[in-house]
Amino acid sequence: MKTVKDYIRTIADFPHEGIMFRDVTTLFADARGFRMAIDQLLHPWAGEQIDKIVGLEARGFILGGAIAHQLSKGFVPIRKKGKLPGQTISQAYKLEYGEAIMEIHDDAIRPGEKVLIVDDLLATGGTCGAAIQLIERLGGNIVGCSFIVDLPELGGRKLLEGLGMDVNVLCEFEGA
Ligand SMILES: O=P(O)(O)OC[C@H]1O[C@H](OP(=O)(O)OP(=O)(O)O)[C@H](O)[C@@H]1O
Ligand SMILES: Nc1ncnc2[nH]cnc12
Repeated sequence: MKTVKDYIRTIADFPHEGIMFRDVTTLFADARGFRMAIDQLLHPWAGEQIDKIVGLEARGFILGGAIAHQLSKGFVPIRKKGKLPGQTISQAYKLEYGEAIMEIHDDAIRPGEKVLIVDDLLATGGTCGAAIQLIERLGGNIVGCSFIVDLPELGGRKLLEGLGMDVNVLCEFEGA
């Protein structure tokens, strides 16, 4: 039987030479693969209270929307700077070279709400680390972070677990 990992395509040298890009569009395009991924992203939290699903731009929106629908809960986007129309709070985080900024609407999560974070891929953990700070600044309680792919050599999982997060990954790939 095919696993989630079997549906993911690898494209060499995208977007830069030397990067093995883990392309989840082939997983999303397969009805069975997509459903399997959504079910497995949620599995550790079956039966737990979750109030909001937070998805990280961009592929986390696709996953977060499907999960929010499955749970009949609200979906909240965390976006790159300048994309959200309302009042936002911002959080800078480190990239390989330089810095980027993620934002969330300041009324998107109420204090005490239980939040699940979802994204397609965990690399350095910088993006999710910024999301954690934004959600906690709004008073949200993070129940966990769920990803399709982990790149263990980049250390994101260790970083998030060091922050006390429960981390669920569906598969791992070697290299960056
Ligand atoms: O753990 P990190 O090192 O922070 O990397 C993980 C992030 O990188 C990718 O998104 P990317 O920043 O390429 O943006 P995109 O989804 O908008 O293309 C991926 O979808 C994660 O969101
Ligand atoms: N190898 C990779 N494939 C897809 N997205 C990524 N984001 C960071 N590294 C990546």
